[in-house]
This record gives sequence, C-alpha cells and structure tokens, in this order.
Amino acid sequence: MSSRKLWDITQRLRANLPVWPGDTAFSHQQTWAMDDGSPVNVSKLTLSTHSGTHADAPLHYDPSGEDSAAADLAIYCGECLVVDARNTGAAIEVGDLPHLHSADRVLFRTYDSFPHDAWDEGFTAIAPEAIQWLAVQGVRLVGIDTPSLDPQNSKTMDAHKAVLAADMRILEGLVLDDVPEGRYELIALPLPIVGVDASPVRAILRELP
Ligand SMILES: N[C@@H](CC(=O)c1ccccc1NC=O)C(=O)O
Ligand SMILES: [Zn+2]
Ligand SMILES: [Zn+2]
Repeated sequence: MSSRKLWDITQRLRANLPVWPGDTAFSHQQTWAMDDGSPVNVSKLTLSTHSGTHADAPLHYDPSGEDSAAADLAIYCGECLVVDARNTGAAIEVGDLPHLHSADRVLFRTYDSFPHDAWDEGFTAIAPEAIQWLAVQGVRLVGIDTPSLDPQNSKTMDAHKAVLAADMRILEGLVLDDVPEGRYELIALPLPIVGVDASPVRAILRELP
C-alpha cells in the first residue's frame, strides 16, 4: 500500500449545497426504500452540472465544444502546482502569478476558509490576461476554489473565452483549505455524461513520490 498522503479537495454533495444564484438546488430522493420493504435502497439525484467541485466541459462556453463524455482524462490527472492566491483582490492578475518552473496544471487557492454553507457572490475571479499568460507558460488546466473563473456578474465570460482560445480545461469549486502551496499529483475526473456542459468530479491531491 502506498503511504503517499492524500488530500480530498472535493465539496460534499448534499442538501443546502450553495449553488450559482438561480441554478438547480442539489437533492436526492429515494426511489426504493428498504424501510418500505424493498430489498435495497435506490435513489435519484437532482443537480446542476456545475454542482460543487466540478469540471467545465468546453460545451459550457462554446456551442460546438466537446461534452463531458469526450474529456481527455490525461489533462485531469498528473502533476500540478497549488498556488496561494489569497489577498489578490477582485481577480488574480498577471502580477499575482508566481514563477511556475513548468507546470501543466495550476490550482489557485483564494479562500482562507472555504464557504461551505453560504454562497459568496464576491468570489475572486481570474483576469483573462492571466489565463493567457498561464497558457503561454504551457499550463493546460486551471483550477480554482471559487465557483467560476469569471466574476458572478460577467456577461462576456472573458476568462472562460481565454481558456477556450488556448484549449485549456477548468476545475472549479475546489476545497484547498488544508493544502500547503507546492507540487502534488492531481486526480479529478469528469463523469462521461453524454451531451452535457460540465460534471461533478471527485478531486484529490496526492503527495509526489
Ligand atoms: N461560469 C460558472 C457557472 C455559470 O456561469 C452559471 C452556472 C449556473 C447557472 C448560470 C450560470 N451563469 C449564468 O450566467 C461556471 O463555469 O461554473
Ligand atoms: Zn462551472
Ligand atoms: Zn466555469
């Protein structure tokens, strides 16, 4: 058994999970219940594709983009750099970015303490120029602990558009409270749901060997 330390960086999917204003609340309903004499318990889920910790598929911001089922899983697992981006203001700017020393994947921590119980409408975004700069450095995947790369009131989705232009991929809603800055192995795989624009992921970081 490997003794490499694991960090679960996934929000719990549960009733009262904060969701994007106006989006579908998370819930589960029992379809069959052992309490009612069924041999097993079976449930159904009601949820937004952007519930909790999730991977945006390009279809979210490009009408002809790939869906969650088409995801190249190699992008979602491998070495990553966790960057402490607390105290950066409304958006992470180029000047906030550290030297990457070659990283294919970068995850940004903006919260001291992740807001598990309330929607934070003033979350930190990422400036489109910062996305472009990351792309030039060779970054293929950008992750953040906030619900979106763009501000909540954005109508133009400039950071998502910059991701599209550079053919990068996105993880949102990560929980990085317990993760010191540094390098890790990331595993965060979208479900192969055909025709949809995003998928919840179980995201973990693992100590490098
Ligand atoms: N950009 C956010 C989500 C987003 O924009 C959104 C999610 C659910 C319902 C509405 C949304 N945006 C509406 O303008 C994301 O990528 O998860
Ligand atoms: Zn999303
Ligand atoms: Zn997004």
